[in-house]
Amino acid sequence: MPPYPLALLTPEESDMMDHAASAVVPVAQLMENAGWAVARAIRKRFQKCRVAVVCGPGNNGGDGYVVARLLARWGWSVRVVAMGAPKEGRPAFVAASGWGGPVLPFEKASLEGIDLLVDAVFGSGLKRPVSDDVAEMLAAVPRRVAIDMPSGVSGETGEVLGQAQGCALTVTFVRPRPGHFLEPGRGLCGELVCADIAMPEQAWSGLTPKISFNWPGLWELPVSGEGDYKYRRGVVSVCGGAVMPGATRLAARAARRTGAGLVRIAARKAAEAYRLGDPGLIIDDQPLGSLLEDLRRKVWICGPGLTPEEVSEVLPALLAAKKTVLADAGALAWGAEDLSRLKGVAAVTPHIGEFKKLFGPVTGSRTEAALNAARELNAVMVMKGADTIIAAPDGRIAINAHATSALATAGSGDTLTGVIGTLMAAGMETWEACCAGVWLHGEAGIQAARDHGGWPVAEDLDLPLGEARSVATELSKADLSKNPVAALL
Ligand SMILES: NC(=O)C1=CN([C@@H]2O[C@H](COP(=O)(O)OP(=O)(O)OC[C@H]3O[C@@H](n4cnc5c(N)ncnc54)[C@H](OP(=O)(O)O)[C@@H]3O)[C@@H](O)[C@H]2O)[C@@H](O)CC1
Ligand SMILES: Nc1ncnc2c1ncn2[C@@H]1O[C@H](COP(=O)(O)OP(=O)(O)O)[C@@H](O)[C@H]1O
Ligand SMILES: [K+]
Repeated sequence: MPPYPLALLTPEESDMMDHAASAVVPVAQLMENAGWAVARAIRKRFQKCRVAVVCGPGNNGGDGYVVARLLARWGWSVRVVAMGAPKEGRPAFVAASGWGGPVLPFEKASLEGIDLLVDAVFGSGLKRPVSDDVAEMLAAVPRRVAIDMPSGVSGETGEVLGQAQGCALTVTFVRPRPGHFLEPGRGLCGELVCADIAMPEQAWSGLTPKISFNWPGLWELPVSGEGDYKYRRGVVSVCGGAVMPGATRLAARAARRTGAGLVRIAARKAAEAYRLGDPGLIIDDQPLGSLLEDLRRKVWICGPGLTPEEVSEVLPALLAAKKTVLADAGALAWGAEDLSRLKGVAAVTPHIGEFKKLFGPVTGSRTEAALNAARELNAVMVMKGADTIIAAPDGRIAINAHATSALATAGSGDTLTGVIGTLMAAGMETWEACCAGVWLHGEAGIQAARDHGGWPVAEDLDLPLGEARSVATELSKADLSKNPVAALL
């Protein structure tokens, strides 16, 4: 098994790796391997055509010279457009010396008649904004392939620094960067290929990647066995309010479909509103205090369908009783007035709007913001969005890309809390339960979209959850040893 098969390397980690690797294998050799991987990926996807490789001054440009040489050798019409020559003695200089074809100046006229542009200007380690002339050059040819990262996208954060042009294909190396999966970077990469460039094992020594790709194998779901009984599968309790019972019911439904042994809604005065619902749901109308005495009812979902006022009536009691609380929606609105109200919850699931109300504006890296917030609250943070980030106070971070925009429908977040709550109740460690829950929710969304013409509603999301769970269990047995994340893309 290669090291850290699901790692997403930050540019800093990638630099450390290159440095360690250079003691064993020349960077020029890795550059050669990288160029081969890109050229092969292009040959596999595009018809032979007129190509311009736009090369920057660093190693990204160096990879570009290798690509130019190989495509030309295979009979493609290739020119290099160079933004300054690589410095003598650098690996890119060696690669550039191997290119005997035309090198044109860095101006738009050099791109006339070109069908495909290879963007080898800057890689994923970009730290400062790219200038307009670079952006204009790249925009001049509509069909583009990026080496490592579309120039202008930060590999660390997925942000656009200055300007960036979307590509049809991005070929990166060893492991992807967070920016390949964080918006807007993700949307600019097009198809993503992660190529094996024979990075030596020694390059990993001393490295503990901070960020992971959320995928089965990062966590494992509890398997049900012959000896299962409902209390072993776990009890999920959901706080129910009087104003929006639908949201609470969606969370409860999702919990049942994900495999909770027993799901109960603590409805208090609103019990009648819930009794007409699913017959397998248990509705409690007793005062909360008596329900909290039941030690089998450890995990509580608090927030979906609750007004902040209703939350104020139940959350303090849950925390005082030392219950494991998953806080969402109304609980976050109540917590936004005073963050200390949420101290003691196990996990929170804000979308970016809720996140900002709780922790203030997000500037720069969202993974860092999520981690800092997790530490401030001492709870697992699920920062929801098209790219959901799951951060634990101990520093673990995962980025989820297994989802669909079909999930952008009201009530979809309530479903997610039911899924996560079930995995927590089944005994999974909190961060792993959150990662697994987000993945299952994404898989259910993908399946529901397929079953409902691309437009499922929240009520359609719970039905595929059982199947999603089976898919995850199968995938976690898969062999990640060959070109890990690459195999999943
Ligand atoms: N392990 C792997 O994955 C391997 C990766 N490989 C490849 O290496 C690439 C990374 O190479 P890299 O470190 O040389 O960085 P890269 O982006 O080419 O350019 C840096 C140069 O650009 C300049 N510059 C920067 N920003 C700028 C701006 N906004 N505007 C203007 N200039 C700017 C910067 O100037 P400076 O900041 O020093 O002043 C410096 O001169 C990586 O993407 C991959 O393709 C393989 O070859 C081998 C194995
Ligand atoms: N474009 C998208 N791509 C993937 N997932 C999405 C997208 N938009 C929303 N989601 C997911 O859908 C869910 C929406 O949750 P939320 O905003 O809380 O909705 P609600 O409060 O209406 O239930 C989150 O899990 C989020 O990650
Ligand atoms: K690039």
